[in-house]
Amino acid sequence: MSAQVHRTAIEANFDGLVGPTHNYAGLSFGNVASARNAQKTSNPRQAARQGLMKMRALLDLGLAQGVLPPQERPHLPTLRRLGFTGTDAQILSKARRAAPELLAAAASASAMWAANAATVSPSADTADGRVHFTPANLCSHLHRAIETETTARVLKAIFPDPSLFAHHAPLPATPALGDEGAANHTRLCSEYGAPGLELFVYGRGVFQQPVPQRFPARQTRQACESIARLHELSMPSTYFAQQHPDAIDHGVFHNDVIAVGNREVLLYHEQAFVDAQSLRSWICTHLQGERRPVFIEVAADEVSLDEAVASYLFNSQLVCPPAGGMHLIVARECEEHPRVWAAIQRIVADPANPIDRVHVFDLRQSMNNGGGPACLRLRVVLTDAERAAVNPCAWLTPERADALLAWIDRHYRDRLDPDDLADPQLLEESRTALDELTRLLKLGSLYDFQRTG
Ligand SMILES: N=C(N)NCCC[C@H](NC(=O)CCC(=O)O)C(=O)O
Repeated sequence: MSAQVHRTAIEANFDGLVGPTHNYAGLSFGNVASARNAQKTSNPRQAARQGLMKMRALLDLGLAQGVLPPQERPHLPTLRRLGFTGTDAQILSKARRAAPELLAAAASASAMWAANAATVSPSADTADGRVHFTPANLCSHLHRAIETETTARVLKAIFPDPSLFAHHAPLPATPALGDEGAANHTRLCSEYGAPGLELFVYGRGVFQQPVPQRFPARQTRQACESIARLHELSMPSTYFAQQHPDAIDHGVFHNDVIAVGNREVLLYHEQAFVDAQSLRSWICTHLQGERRPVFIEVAADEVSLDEAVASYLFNSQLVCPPAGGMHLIVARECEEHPRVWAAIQRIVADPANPIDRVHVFDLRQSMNNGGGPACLRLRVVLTDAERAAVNPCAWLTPERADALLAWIDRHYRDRLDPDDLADPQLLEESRTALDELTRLLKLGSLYDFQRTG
């Protein structure tokens, strides 16, 4: 790769469009928002609108913004695979009676949290000069594990050219290789297009101590190391850090709930990592290029772990709009927690870091399931040539955003209770909506229900 190509790389965000079955089923043990809001009434229309508003705002900032389609839910092939038989309506009704938790898993709109879709390594970091993708196996939860196959299909459709994009199979779906994708992966660099440092964060290793006591650690060190090998990363530029078990026990089920990196900046909580000092020294020694690393460590007495989890301060996005500066994209909950808001004001005012603006978004519907601004997006660094090779159907444009908004309003319900998941009418509505979406975004026959007739 030439230096010129490196200079022109951008970081694009691909956000998951919230699906029509967005609901609160309390499926994620260790995710305190999911548990707290279990069985409450959701508003899928508002959820999808809120996510789209964020995408639209980032587009308006001049950033490259993509959109990942929702998955087909309730997923009847999963229920059939679990032994439920009959017509679609019979399957839904039998699942509701015999195993409502399986129905809820098959109906979750969790693919919206695109940060868990895959781990992505930019071409500047990989030995073969291609962008590498490994879809996450998400094997810690059934409702998330069933996303992987379609996610892999979607990513291949969006990034099709094999001379530019390498797609790996998900890691074997077994606890020893639990992988939750980019939510546990951060890249630091001087320029997006220059070789960067890839930082993988795991919650447990097979022989690693200490481990969380209360909540599960979803990502393993072995999974991180396998992905680094698959992506042909240079080992001197790759680091594996252990997430602090106390953080996991406070509800930090992914590292992106307690740390966010962008370009040369690492914003993190004091209790994010087992050994932040070693990580910092390693970054200082290894980051190449003109920019020096900028660490913004937020102390526990400024923002506690509980406040971090309640506000999702560290699940903010850090973005570099083309007009300059670095902006922090935060959830409204940050504004509602005075100490968190004060910390943000301090960070934005501090000339020692490049963050100069904050944008607040209402993402309450997703937040109530533990998904903040950064959960909703998958970052992909792209050179000009790679960007030109992306399937145009994936890019958001102002016209497409308008069309999607109208599509949401046409098809989505404004209230949904977990009991409604067995309603055959909901299945029908979702299929009608997704069928229309594939035409609107020119996606072809993406969904199982379109393929099997
Ligand atoms: N941090 C990132 N990157 N993503 C957030 C994912 C939230 C998701 N919540 C859920 O799956 C809750 C679904 C429910 O309970 O209905 C999860 O726990 O995996």
